[in-house]
Amino acid sequence: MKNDFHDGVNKGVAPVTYGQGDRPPRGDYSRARADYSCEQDMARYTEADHETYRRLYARQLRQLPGLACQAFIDAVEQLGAPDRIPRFSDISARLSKATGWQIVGVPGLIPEEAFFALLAQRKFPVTDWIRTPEEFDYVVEPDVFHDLFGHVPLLFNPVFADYMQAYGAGGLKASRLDACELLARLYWYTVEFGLIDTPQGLRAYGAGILSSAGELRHAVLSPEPQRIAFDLQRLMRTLYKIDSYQAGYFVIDSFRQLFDATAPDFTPVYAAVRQQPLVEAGIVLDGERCFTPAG
Ligand SMILES: C[C@H](O)[C@H](O)[C@H]1CNc2nc(N)[nH]c(=O)c2N1
Ligand SMILES: N[C@@H](Cc1ccccc1)C(=O)O
Ligand SMILES: [Fe+2]
Repeated sequence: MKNDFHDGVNKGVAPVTYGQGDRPPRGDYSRARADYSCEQDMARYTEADHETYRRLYARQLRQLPGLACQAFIDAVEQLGAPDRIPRFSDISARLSKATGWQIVGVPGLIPEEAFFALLAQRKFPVTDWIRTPEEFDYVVEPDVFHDLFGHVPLLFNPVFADYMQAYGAGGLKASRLDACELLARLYWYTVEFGLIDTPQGLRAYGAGILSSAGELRHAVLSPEPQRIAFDLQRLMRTLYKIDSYQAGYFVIDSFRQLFDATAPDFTPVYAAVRQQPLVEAGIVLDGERCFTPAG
């Protein structure tokens, strides 16, 4: 099954070939500034675009109870009106009061260094275009719905917001240590496809799960995928596929655990990970703690 969030840039391709293989990037990068941010041009959205956003939002909102973590459910209304693509500056006005973050428009996927640099400044890059009605169930690259609905609500959570900034700062360090691929896996298995264990059972916090119609049920309820306890080094050597539902997920017990696990200097972590074999997604190694799907 295809997930509806596919981030070709995880293959570390150069900005000019973002997306699938050598497909040109979809956005209009000519309007981007040096830091890859661009103004959100509200006039460019058609009524069909607003209708697509309204339909995607309504479908996901209905699914959240029992599947999305409570911090996400509590914050999703901060996106504003559910029936039109919101103005990024309106959300930033609320977000900056909550955690000092703001969202900035970008034409689409941007190079890793630029991405890390924006996160380190508490600026979250939000793609400014939306998928076509034909792509309602699956879009190759992250669009405004994935970035807003998937990523922005948890930026209102102070601990998760601190983790996201630390991730950006860490990414800049990782770039200098040629460890971007290891950090990409950390992003993938936490920010994009992370699960959290709660007294009520497993819940989703990853944006790629929360913005996906099908993967939200798959990740939390299906008996198919493996779900193992968060382990930083194990996660950094676990491969992933970027255009299908995940075969394996990692489970944290709190955002605090995630922040604390990434506080130490990663230099020895990168060295240790590089000495261990890569693992296919969905494999459980001896002694690893597995989680059962939510009831
Ligand atoms: C850092 C990580 O590897 C990841 O692929 C980055 C790269 N560039 C990006 N660019 C945008 N606009 N949005 C993203 O989520 C990402 N992800
Ligand atoms: N603390 C890590 C960087 C990092 C922080 C948070 C998330 C990811 C990476 C280091 O110093 O290398
Ligand atoms: Fe994303």
